[in-house]
Order: sequence, then structure tokens, then C-alpha cells
Amino acid sequence: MALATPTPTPLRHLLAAHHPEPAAGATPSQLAQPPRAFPPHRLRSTTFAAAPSSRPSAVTRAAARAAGGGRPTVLVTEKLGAAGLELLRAFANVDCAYELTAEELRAKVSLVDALVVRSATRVTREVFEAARGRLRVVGRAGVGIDNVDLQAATEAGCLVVNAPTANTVAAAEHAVALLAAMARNVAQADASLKSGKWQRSKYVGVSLVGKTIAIMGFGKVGSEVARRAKGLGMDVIAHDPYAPVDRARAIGVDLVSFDDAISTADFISLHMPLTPSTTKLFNDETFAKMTKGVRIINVARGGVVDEEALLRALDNGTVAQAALDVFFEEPPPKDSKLVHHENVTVTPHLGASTTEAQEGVALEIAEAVIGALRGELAATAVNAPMVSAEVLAELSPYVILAEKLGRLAVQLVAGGSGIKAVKVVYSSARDPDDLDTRILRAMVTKGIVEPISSAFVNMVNADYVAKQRGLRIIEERILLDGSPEVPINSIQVQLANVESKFAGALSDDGDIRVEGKVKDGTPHLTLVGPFSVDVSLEGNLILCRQVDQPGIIGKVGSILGTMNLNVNFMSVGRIAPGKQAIMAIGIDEEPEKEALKLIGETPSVQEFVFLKL
Ligand SMILES: NC(=O)c1ccc[n+]([C@@H]2O[C@H](COP(=O)([O-])OP(=O)(O)OC[C@H]3O[C@@H](n4cnc5c(N)ncnc54)[C@H](O)[C@@H]3O)[C@@H](O)[C@H]2O)c1
Ligand SMILES: O=C(O)[C@H](O)COP(=O)(O)O
Repeated sequence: MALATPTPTPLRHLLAAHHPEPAAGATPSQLAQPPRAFPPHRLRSTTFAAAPSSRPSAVTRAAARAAGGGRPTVLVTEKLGAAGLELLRAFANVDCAYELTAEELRAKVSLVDALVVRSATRVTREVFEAARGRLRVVGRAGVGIDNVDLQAATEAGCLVVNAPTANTVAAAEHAVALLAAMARNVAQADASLKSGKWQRSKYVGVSLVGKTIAIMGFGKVGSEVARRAKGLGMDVIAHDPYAPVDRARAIGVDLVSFDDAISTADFISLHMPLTPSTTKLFNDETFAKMTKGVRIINVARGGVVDEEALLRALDNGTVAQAALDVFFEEPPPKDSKLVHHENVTVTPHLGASTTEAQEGVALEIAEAVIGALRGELAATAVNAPMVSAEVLAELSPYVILAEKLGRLAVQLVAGGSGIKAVKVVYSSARDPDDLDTRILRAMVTKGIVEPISSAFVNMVNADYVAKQRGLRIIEERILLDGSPEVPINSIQVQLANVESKFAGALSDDGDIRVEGKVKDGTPHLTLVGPFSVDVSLEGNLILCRQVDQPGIIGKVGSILGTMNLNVNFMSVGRIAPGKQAIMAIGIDEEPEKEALKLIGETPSVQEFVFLKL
């Protein structure tokens, strides 16, 4: 009998696109089939449904990668800083293809593992559908992710990462540049002088010192603008429903209500993201509440302003001047009245465009994309729970345990029973607030869903997939006494209201119940129904139920030996001597049908089941 070797603990599969084949004998009907956003594969389009053979299999994907030397392929659709590109090239095949049409992008995206964009590429649902499941990560080289359909990405299990910090200062400096340029008519005076005029009285400006500026959105950029405005001698107020008051107070800024901010400010600088609730937040109604002659700077997103309303406010003098770096439509129409308005200063979305910021953003996004392709969870993940590297490292063996318990539990379900509810019970001496179980929940879901369906589940889409399939994952904690140093003592997976193909796995309550622990870094199965066992969760598993009596282990062991099957672990659990017992046998290979038949025919074996881990 060979000793079990510890399973490595890769976190790769948290995000990996690998899609294991369904377990033999498992039936999709075991899960309730809800309506889906995508038809029956990881990602499908209508073309897929009509022509399933065009769907790339895991093999095709592997072949595609092999053709590229086993390296992933990254498509970069907008100009990226050289250092970031270099970093990407050291790890992947990089295809830089700029100014693609939507159709060209859709055509290319199924050939790549990652896509890197800035703000000009619209990564729509159609793009995710066209990717046919290969695209694993979208890297947004910048902050705003309003050009990426996050819901579609999540449904596809595609991670979206951004580069949220490297262009903060550049954007803040650009806002200040526009503020000063607007107040002193720099752009207009420059154009006038270059056209041969000398118009000193026409371009008298307004001073900044002593004026009130309202920062709308007190996040990274907003607070940097606030600091700089204070340096210019301005009174700074801010509105942000989610910003911590003490952070504002620390730099001498009062957080006020939206109406107070816009009705008292001489200058209003916009720094909130474009979301459904900020879309056209600045409109006829809100312009009407502003101080007459207010000046507006927008380095956030064009969509937060109703541009028609702004034009009206400029024409009727409510707004004296505006300085705009961003537009609803980019580039704006050539004949845009707003762009050509004499009281409007414009730049073509240059907020992040400094050499330093672009190098920084490119490095930040390259690192995030490479990490994600390696299967690590990125700290800048936008559509997946952010889990620190330390937590991930600590939980990594439990991640494997959680998935294996899910896989085991689902294979114990008799075909035809629909699984509706899964209870995951964690026993731990650690304070529940110090135990982040989101990855474990996701991995139980993965273990349950993947063997019996064509769904692909990872950290990004686990909750979505569970919801789509009408699967309720209930988590429960049992607080143990003892040292909180070990994060988890045991994980138990319970499936209620289902029939089992192995009655020995049913608890006294009638649930399928399996429990496991991590021992020496390796996941072990420690409980099946009411039976305590101890078997390393590797390779494959045979569970036999019998009446406890001498000789059975030898008989089953010799059948496996005759069939040349290597047993890596064996454990017997019994309720009491001479009563019901189960035998858990870990084997490396998949047994021939003949071996399983012989085990079933062994006298005293009441039932048995073969499970793939
Ligand atoms: N023009 C450019 O090149 C450029 C460069 C960088 C960032 N940006 C834009 O600026 C935005 C802000 O960037 P950031 O790095 O400061 O992001 P951030 O997430 O750090 O800050 C955004 C802030 O807006 C706040 N907010 C959300 N909804 C709000 C609302 N309804 N009213 C007021 N505040 C609200 C949030 O609480 C947050 O504090 C980005 O989303 C991006 O669209 C543009
Ligand atoms: O959201 C951002 O980071 C900025 O708008 C920058 O966009 P860009 O990368 O297209 O310059």
C-alpha cells in the first residue's frame, strides 16, 4: 500500500479556465436547470447554440495554446506604456491591435486569454460571448470601468482588473490645469493670439484665491484635487455619500450635502465614477440650483453631465464657464456646440495622459493581468471578492478540500434528484470576522456544479452560477474552543432533500453529509454520513458499506491488487463493533468495470460507490 503524497496547493483553479469533463455517470438533471443568460456551455452566443460543433473544447483551447508555445495570448487594443508591454511580452504572446472596430474585436477575442484596454474600447456582452469562454481576464489600464460590461464578464467567469492608482495624480493635475486655464482663459487667449489678435481686455479672468470649490466625489482623484486647491488658497468643500468624514477632515475639507455643495460653490469639480446613479446627475434641475456664474470642471466622465442641459446653462449664464476633458460620446461629434462654445475649454480625455502615469498604469495593469493569468487573485479585481495574498495562502489547502467535498457530495446524489440547497458548515476556533469563507463557498459550488454540468465555475462567477441554477448555498459556523491559529478545523458539506446512490452517506437527518479536514497540508475525508473515516482526498475513492467483520478488507484489497490498482489510503469507519461499517479506499487509477463488479459481488458488501475526486 503506497503512502499518500501531499497534494500541491495551487490557487490556479480559483480563476483558471480549465474545465474538467463531467464525472462518469453523473447526470445534469441532478441540478435544477434554471433559465440562463448564456445557452448551455461556459459562454455561448446564438451562433454557438445553432452550431455547437464550433464551440472550442478544452482540447482545442489547449491546442491553440500549444501552437503559441504554451504561452497565453494577450490582446492590447490601446496604446500602453512600454515597460508594461515589455512585462507582458516576457510572459505572454502580445498582440497589439489598435483602433479595432467592434466586429474586429469580436473576431480576435476568441483567440486570446487576456484583453488589455483603456477607456476607448467597449468591452460589451457581445465581446464576452464572442470570446467563447477562452477570455479569462480583462485588464483596464486605468480607473474607470464603465466601458466594460461587468455583469457579462462575471457571468462568463472572466476576471476584470483595473489599475486604480497610477493615474490619480495625473488626473488631479489635469483638473487643476483646467481649473486655472479656464479661470484665466488660457486656451481662448492662446488661440486668439495665434490668429494674429491682441485682445487683453477680452480675456480678463477670475481669481481662484478665496473662492469656494466643491469637489464632487471625494475619492483618490477628488482628494488630490482638494489638496492642490487648498494650496491655491481656495475654500474646499466636498460631496461624497460614501467618503469617510475623518479622511476629509484630515485635509481640512468639509463633507456637505449635494445641494449644499452645488449651491455654494464658485467652482465645481467632478470626480465621481459613471454609474447608473451618477448618469446625468448634472442636469437642468441641478444646474438651476447652482450659484449664477459657477464654473465647472469635468475630468470624470462625460456621462455624469447632461450635455444638452450644460449647453443651455452656458447660454443662459447659469454656468459661466466649463472645462471638459471627457464627453458623453468620445470623440464628440465634430460639430458639437459644447466643444465649440466660446466659454468652454476642452481637452481630448487627457487626464491620465502623462508619461509617468502611462508607464505606471501599464506596469500596474501588466502585473495584475499576469497574476490573474497565473491563477492568482488580483488585489485590483473589480468583479471578484478581493482576498489578500496572506488569506489566500493560509486558506489554500482548505480551498482544495472545499472543492473536493463538493465533488464528492454531488457524486453521491442519485440521478434525477434536484439539488436545491447546500449547507456548508465550518468548525473553527477563529472569530467569524477573521475567517473569510467566500473562496471556500465558491469552491464548494465549483465542486458541486462542474461534475454534473457544462458550467465553468471560478471565484468570479460562483455565486452567479449558483443563483442561476437555483442552488442555495447556506453557510454555518461552529465556534470551537481552542487556538485560532488553525483557520478551520473541519468543513462539512450537506445536501438536503436528495436521494443518495450510497445510503451510507446519509446522516441521521437524511442529508448527504461529507466532512473533511486538512492534515499536514493535505485534505482528508473524515466523515461520510454517520461514519468516521480518514482518507486522503487524492485520485479516486471507493466507498463500501458492509457489516463489520474480519476478512473484508483483505478480500476487497486483493481484488484491487489483482487488478493492479494501487491503493493509496484505506480507512474503515464503523458505528460499533459488528455493526454497520464503511470502508473508504483511495486508489490512484480509475478501476475497470470488472473490478467494481467483483467488489459489488463480495459477500457482506451491501453497497459501494466509485467517486472521482
Ligand atoms: N479624465 C481622465 O483621464 C480620468 C483619469 C482618472 C480617473 N477618471 C475618472 O475619475 C473617476 C474617479 O477616479 P478615482 O480614482 O478618484 O476613483 P475613486 O473610486 O477613488 O473615487 C470615486 C469617488 O466617487 C464617489 N462617489 C460615488 N458615487 C458618488 C455620487 N453619487 N456622488 C458623489 N460621489 C460619489 C465614491 O464614493 C468615491 O469616493 C473615475 O471613475 C474615472 O471615471 C478620469
Ligand atoms: O478612468 C481612467 O483611468 C481615465 O479615464 C483614463 O482613461 P484612458 O486610459 O483612456 O486615458
